[in-house]
Amino acid sequence: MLALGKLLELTLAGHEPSAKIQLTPDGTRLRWLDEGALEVTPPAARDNGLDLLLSAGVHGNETAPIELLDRLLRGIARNELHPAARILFLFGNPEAMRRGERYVEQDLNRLFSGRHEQSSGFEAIRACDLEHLVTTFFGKQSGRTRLHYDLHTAIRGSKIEQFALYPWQEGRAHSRRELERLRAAGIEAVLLQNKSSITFSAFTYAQLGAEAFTLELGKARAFGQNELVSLDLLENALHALIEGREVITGEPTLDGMQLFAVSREVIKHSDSFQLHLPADIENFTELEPGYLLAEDIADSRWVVEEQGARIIFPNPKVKNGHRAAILIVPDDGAGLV
Ligand SMILES: O=C(O)CCC(=O)N[C@@H](CCC(=O)O)C(=O)O
Ligand SMILES: [Zn+2]
Repeated sequence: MLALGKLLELTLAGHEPSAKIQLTPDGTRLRWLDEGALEVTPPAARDNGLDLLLSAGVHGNETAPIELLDRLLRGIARNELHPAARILFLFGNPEAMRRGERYVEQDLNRLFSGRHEQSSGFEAIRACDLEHLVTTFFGKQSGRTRLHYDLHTAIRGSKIEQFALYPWQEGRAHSRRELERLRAAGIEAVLLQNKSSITFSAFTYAQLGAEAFTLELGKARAFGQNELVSLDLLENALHALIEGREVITGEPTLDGMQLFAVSREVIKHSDSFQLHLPADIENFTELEPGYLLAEDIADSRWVVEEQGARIIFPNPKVKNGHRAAILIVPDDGAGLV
């Protein structure tokens, strides 16, 4: 196998490869760009016009998606997978991956769309580098299709194991076709965002015009302990996407996919913040109207008012000013195009 196919090994070891460009026997070019960043270019005759950004390890302890990208890249480097798409593989936070931690100094996934400029330190520099890498990758060419999957696993268990978060931009509708594509890849639910955000997928969606999603693929575990996270459907779908073999037939069907909208984000304002939920509560647990969800400084209270409300990503340990949970409600998909 080509040495550049071992991007994960190189990244975990903190090594820069001596040869930055390598060609597979079928003419696919691998180019190392930076730590944890590798561009794949198919031979011109096979290029189908898709620019596919696959990222994982934005949170360093979310290893199942990192292992998935490693398998895909090795498949290409072994000449077993034959790309028709241009692909940028990114391991988001290499230092956090080496430490097996979510982040080193601050959450990288809260530093995009310029937010890194108001900050400093390790993750702020990396967010700036990642923005440059993906901006260059998508380039200025029109007529190409831009797609970004930012792969994650969640801190806690979930009543819906695999789900997506779909960013938002003023004047832009969410695509039914993209949701159908995700449904075929095993994604069971989608959270349609309704305001701008500072995550990686929100950056590529709103600033670079890509279709972009954060995909949550199960519970975060250490390297080698991901046998309970089944990524088979997603992996097969990515093979087809990479090789340009995706079959599109008939009218899009969401086939039982559950849609949700954000009702409210619970923001932690102070060290007095208290979240009144059991420590082992699962994502998508329903909460009854009237439930006292959280309390914070100056007697502020978060009480559930919404019918059919569910909770995701409850985390009272986030830094002050950050999202400590999201309250979501069912969505009928009327806004999809
Ligand atoms: O499990 C948790 O509490 C957090 C999981 C996680 O890291 N989720 C992403 C979602 C990003 C998005 O909103 O698109 C995050 O919080 O960064
Ligand atoms: Zn994550």
